[in-house]
Amino acid sequence: MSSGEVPAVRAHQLAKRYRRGWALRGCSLSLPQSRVVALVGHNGAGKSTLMGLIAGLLKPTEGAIEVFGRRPSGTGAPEEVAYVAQQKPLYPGLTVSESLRFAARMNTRWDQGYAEQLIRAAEVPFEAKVGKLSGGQRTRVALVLALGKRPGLLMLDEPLAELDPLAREATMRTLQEESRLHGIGVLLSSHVLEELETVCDHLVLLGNGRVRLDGPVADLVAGHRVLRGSGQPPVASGDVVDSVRSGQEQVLITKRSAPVAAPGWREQAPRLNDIALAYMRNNDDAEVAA
Ligand SMILES: Nc1ncnc2c1ncn2[C@@H]1O[C@H](COP(=O)(O)OP(=O)(O)OP(=O)(O)O)[C@@H](O)[C@H]1O
Repeated sequence: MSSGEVPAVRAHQLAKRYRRGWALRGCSLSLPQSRVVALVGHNGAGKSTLMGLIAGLLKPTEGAIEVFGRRPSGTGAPEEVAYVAQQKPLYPGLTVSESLRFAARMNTRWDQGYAEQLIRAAEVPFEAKVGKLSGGQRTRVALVLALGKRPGLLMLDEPLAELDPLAREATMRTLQEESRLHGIGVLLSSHVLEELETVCDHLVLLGNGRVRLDGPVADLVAGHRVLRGSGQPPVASGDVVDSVRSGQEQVLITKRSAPVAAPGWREQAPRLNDIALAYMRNNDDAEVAA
């Protein structure tokens, strides 16, 4: 993020409590504009709650949140934010064409030509009733309705779950191109970590309602190492994020950028997947920022 640029999202000590308890606590983060941000964490970690707060559909119990420098109203998404929730908000009785026309009436930023182009690319029939489409086709339509708004920030809550592998690849490519060509920010929650790795510039990892990791992917990868070996680990225990056995060896994910070069231990750069899994397995309350 260039200095002086307003972040797409800035949260300070954000917290949300439902009747049964806290879903988010002490959540402070800053998401850059025009980047693809992965939002990951175990089931119930608070991802959908964070998206609901950003979209202005939920009100914070504590703390503050700003989206493009303004507080969400609490009555609906700001115009520059498009949000595709897990339960895709579509009208089953409308055809695909009618859904596009309805979206055009509701959004001043709507781009009909672009929306039609995306529907054709997804090979979804314009005259089909939305309620008769397959789950994956409905996902494609929901994505088009969001992208057609030409949003500044597009939030997608587990958009890949119902898509076949080809549709997943096409969707990820569209999101990446949108971000690169039109400067839109994308916040994408998913449990499919391998797929996020190829498209995301920035990672936010939630655990038990807290921010465990928040930073550019390149910094997170550069700030961790994978060590494989046996015997006494050659790093301070406080630097070990996670340790698992693999056959005769121990595999450590460590918070280190410098090489260790210890006899009996090999090391390699981690993949984003390794880092995210390590923090998810070792789910204590400490907050770590890149
Ligand atoms: N409307 C609600 N009322 C009460 N509790 C809720 C509500 N929505 C979420 N919660 C609780 O808040 C916590 C966080 O839920 P949230 O849906 O934000 O997690 P998530 O990370 O999106 O999970 P998943 O990966 O399973 O979709 C969970 O304990 C959940 O049970």
